[in-house]
Amino acid sequence: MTSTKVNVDLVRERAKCTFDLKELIHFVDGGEEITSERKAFEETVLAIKELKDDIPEDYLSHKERYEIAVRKACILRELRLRHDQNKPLLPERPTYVYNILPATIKDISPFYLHETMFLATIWGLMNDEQKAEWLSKALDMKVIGTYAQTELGHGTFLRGLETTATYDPETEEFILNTPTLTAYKWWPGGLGHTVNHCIILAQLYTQGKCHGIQPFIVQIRDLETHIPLPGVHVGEIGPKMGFQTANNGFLGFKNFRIPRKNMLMKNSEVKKDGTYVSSKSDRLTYGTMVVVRVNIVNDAAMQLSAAAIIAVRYSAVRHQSQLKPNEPEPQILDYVTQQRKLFINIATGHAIRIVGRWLWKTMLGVIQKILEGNLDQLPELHALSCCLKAVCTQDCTAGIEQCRLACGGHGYMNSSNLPLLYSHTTAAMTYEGENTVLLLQTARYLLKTWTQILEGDTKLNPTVLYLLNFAKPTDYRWENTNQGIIKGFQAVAAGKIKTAYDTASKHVSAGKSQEEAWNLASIQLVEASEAHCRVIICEVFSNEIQCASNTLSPNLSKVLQQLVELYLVHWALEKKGDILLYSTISKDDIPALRDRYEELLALIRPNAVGLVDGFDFRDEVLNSTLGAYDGRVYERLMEEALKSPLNAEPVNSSFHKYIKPFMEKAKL
Ligand SMILES: CCCCCCCCCC/C=C\CCCC(=O)SCCNC(=O)CCNC(=O)[C@H](O)C(C)(C)COP(=O)(O)OP(=O)(O)OC[C@H]1O[C@@H](n2cnc3c(N)ncnc32)[C@H](O)[C@@H]1OP(=O)(O)O
Ligand SMILES: Cc1cc2nc3c(=O)[nH]c(=O)nc-3n(C[C@H](O)[C@H](O)[C@H](O)COP(=O)(O)OP(=O)(O)OC[C@H]3O[C@@H](n4cnc5c(N)ncnc54)[C@H](O)[C@@H]3O)c2cc1C
Repeated sequence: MTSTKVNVDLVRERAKCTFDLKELIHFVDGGEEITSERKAFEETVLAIKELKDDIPEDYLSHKERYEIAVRKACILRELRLRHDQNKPLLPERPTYVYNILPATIKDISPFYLHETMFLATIWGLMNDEQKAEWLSKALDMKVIGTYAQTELGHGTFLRGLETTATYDPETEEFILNTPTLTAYKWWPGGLGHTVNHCIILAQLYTQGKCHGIQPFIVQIRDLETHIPLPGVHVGEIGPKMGFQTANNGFLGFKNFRIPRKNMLMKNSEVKKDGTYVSSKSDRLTYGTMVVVRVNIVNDAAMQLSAAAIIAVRYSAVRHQSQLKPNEPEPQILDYVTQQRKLFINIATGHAIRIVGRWLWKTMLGVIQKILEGNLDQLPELHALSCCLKAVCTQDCTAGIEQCRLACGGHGYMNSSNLPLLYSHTTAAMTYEGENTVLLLQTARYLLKTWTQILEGDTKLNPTVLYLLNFAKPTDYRWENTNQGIIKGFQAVAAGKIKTAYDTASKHVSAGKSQEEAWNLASIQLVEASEAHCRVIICEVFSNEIQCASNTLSPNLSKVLQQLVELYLVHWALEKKGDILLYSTISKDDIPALRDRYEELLALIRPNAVGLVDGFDFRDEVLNSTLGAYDGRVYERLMEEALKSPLNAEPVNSSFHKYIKPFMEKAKL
């Protein structure tokens, strides 16, 4: 059954491609050198036979899956230690090494929280002395940790966390307690059975006063035996929609003592006598979350790109129905409705990757300033990371589902890998700040900016500067061009911010408190935040492709420009109600937008397969029966079906045990 031949449709599609594939791959990776480095890393990892599976995970038990994931995570960690030597913890650009996880562990690594939030918190929130004690131990896995913030009763509202850390000056220790069931830490990745240390976020009490939440590093298991230490109640929270191997756990403390020096003291401090010295800003405690939100934007782009590859290749191979009478069944990729489902996801994969890298670079700049003692840009970064994390995970989740639907019944198979991809991005809509809550954070910043504008202050941060153009009546006219559409989105964002502001003010004038007025206006606030975020994505995507065009070949540049335009026109049509309401477009301009959208689908069609090949995911990374490079879709589906343990015997014992007696009873 196995054949190395590539499906003829895919061969034909690839021959039609108008640009140089290698050039696109280098562009996606960020340069030829990075492509070579990535490929070499993939080669090394995928040559390790211990990372390969005999049986698909789906047929294993929860426990077996976890144990295999831990085994593989150890191999991968060792490789990374070698690979990442001398590399900064926060590299110049988001790292590609996690891309290999879908080819090895498949689901989430039980060490994921160690490698991300645990390390990042040590790096960001420990003072130099503490870092000297912990950082290399954590990097070398002499201690394994997680980030334990969320509790059973509180995830979003951090001020409401219940775990307490009470300072005892007699012994110079903090006493950790979980006062109620709802105070149990709940969700941290790796917490169940993997880690021996945690960063715990707890309410700090000293000299009889509460000083809000602070981070502590806490050992919870014996380093030799791995047995939970006395006073620690720890375990796993059970199966979820995805993340089966992440080992998310629960944790409670009973009068558990840790030394004073285990409070992370880069910003705030507790002196030996219990005196509390507060930090320059309470918000610095939340720093790790900003870094992770930025990283999530990049993860989401990777996951949507994988889904787009799978669905586009499958659509080139799959033939169904008839376009013209008496002609063979066409490739489903030729149906314009199918192109509508797919091409926007190719464009979105590029848009979000590009905006993710821009955001990463912006973040590094802000961190540098913070290290120099300047926190001025933190609110803007917080606002950006909140709305981009929310909108990008929302778009990617919707896009992956659209890709699944585009694959018809076969998209519903686990072996297509689309369900797993979906389970990852939909989780990201909740973790690291639930999306609605994060959009409301950005809305806070936008309303403050609007107030600033109304007070005549024109010194705005760069990403909200555009609002000045719409604060007063302007003479701008709608144009059916990229810049015209972006201006239209700016008008929508400004209009929505103004409307939300006016609504909240109206409620305050009617006697409501600020907080009540906020809640009453919150639907509009969320929409204003999303509209602002769309402006950022459109602007960054368009500008970055424009800049890159100076160095790219005309052929590639042309195709990427088509993707930018498709993205803009798609969203203009999706949001035409808003654009009609807030910009100067008239309903007579809409048909031209629709015509252009259809033209763009036709222009992109010949390059569709080339474009997804350009994301350059290896088959092992895609891990999909429908998306492999050779397009042997039906052969792979059958090969996978035959792996079902139920197919190992022609008659299952349940027939003799239940069905046969049941049938015989029915005969009587
Ligand atoms: C192919 C690739 C495969 C890759 C696979 C990837 C796999 C990924 C696996 C990863 C898995 C999981 C990781 C997830 C880990 C977690 O979820 S950790 C827990 C995260 N928890 C949260 O995010 C909690 C959300 N809540 C909050 O952040 C805050 O409490 C909230 C933002 C809601 C604000 O709370 P409030 O009480 O309303 O406000 P205050 O706290 O008082 O804030 C006052 C001001 O501070 C500003 N603020 C808030 N947060 C920040 C911040 N982080 N930075 C800067 N500023 C901040 C806030 O806006 C207020 O400002 P203002 O007063 O308006 O000026
Ligand atoms: C897969 C996964 C992995 C995770 N890993 C970790 C981890 O490693 N470490 C860790 O500490 N945590 C982790 N978490 C927890 C995660 O960070 C929280 O679940 C998340 O922050 C949301 O909090 P919550 O569950 O309390 O939701 P809630 O806040 O209870 O949200 C429920 C609903 O209430 C709404 N809501 C809440 N507050 C407001 C508001 N102010 N305004 C309007 N609406 C509101 C929300 O929009 C949502 O619709 C993980 C979660 C998941 C799903």
